[in-house]
Amino acid sequence: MSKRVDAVDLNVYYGDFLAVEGINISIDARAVTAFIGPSGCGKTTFLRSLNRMHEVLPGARVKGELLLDGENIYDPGVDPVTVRTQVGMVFQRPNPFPTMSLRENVLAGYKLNGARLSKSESDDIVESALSSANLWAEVKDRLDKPGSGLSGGQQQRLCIARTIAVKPDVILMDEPCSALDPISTLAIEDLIGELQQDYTVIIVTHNMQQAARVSQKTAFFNIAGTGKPGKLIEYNDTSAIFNTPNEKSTEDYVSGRFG
Ligand SMILES: Nc1ncnc2c1ncn2[C@@H]1O[C@H](COP(=O)(O)OP(=O)(O)OP(=O)(O)O)[C@@H](O)[C@H]1O
Repeated sequence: MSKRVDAVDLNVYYGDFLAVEGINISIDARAVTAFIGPSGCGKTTFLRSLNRMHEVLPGARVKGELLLDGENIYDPGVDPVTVRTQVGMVFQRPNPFPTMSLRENVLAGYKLNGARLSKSESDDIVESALSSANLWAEVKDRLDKPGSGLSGGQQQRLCIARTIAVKPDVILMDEPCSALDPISTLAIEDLIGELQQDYTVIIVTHNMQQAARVSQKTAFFNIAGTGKPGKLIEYNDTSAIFNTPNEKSTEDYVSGRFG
């Protein structure tokens, strides 16, 4: 559990369009890394390349290497479905399976992989994942009710429980709080702080305070203009990015002068 992620000369394309260019980054295990930058600079595109979700779109592809503890997830012979189990993803809008019960939602990854679990194994996984997602106490008496019956913040924690149930090494989060109220946002931020003890967490956020609150490292991406590729401009300890950035564009962005 919890692996380092290295991108080596990574380019990410939509057909002929080069959306993200020349990314070299080494992301720590057992830490939270934030991706920040203005709209369209490729944060989500790069994030989705980290678990081979990007290539699900027709014509979408990557060039370069993406290493999980030194193993290239794009090597021929690597199964993308296995990669997506090792590198889980939580999306902007909570997306529990609406007709499935809470229990079935948490176990969805196992069902997808065709795993056969005994009742006691399932019970253990459900309790452990919901506890780790700080949701167990709130839902333990309604596990057979549908996932859609929860509040937005609870639904997002259910999605996090679903992601961690399959014991990934890395958790990707694409603006996981942008659809949530401030109280639910704080609950998710607290949870991110706890997840970092066991997982590599990578979060895209537009919220500077959130990046400063939850992450140890921050990567600032930028784009030179429409139609140009996004690039990684600066990557450092979060406190350095926010207080003593090396690049003028980083300073302009974190101080709210653009973006
Ligand atoms: N499905 C797609 N097909 C073609 N181009 C796309 C697709 N999705 C995104 N792009 C383009 O790739 C570039 C990077 O987009 P991306 O969504 O990764 O940026 P972002 O930094 O995450 O933006 P935001 O902060 O607004 O979410 C943009 O030029 C965008 O228009």
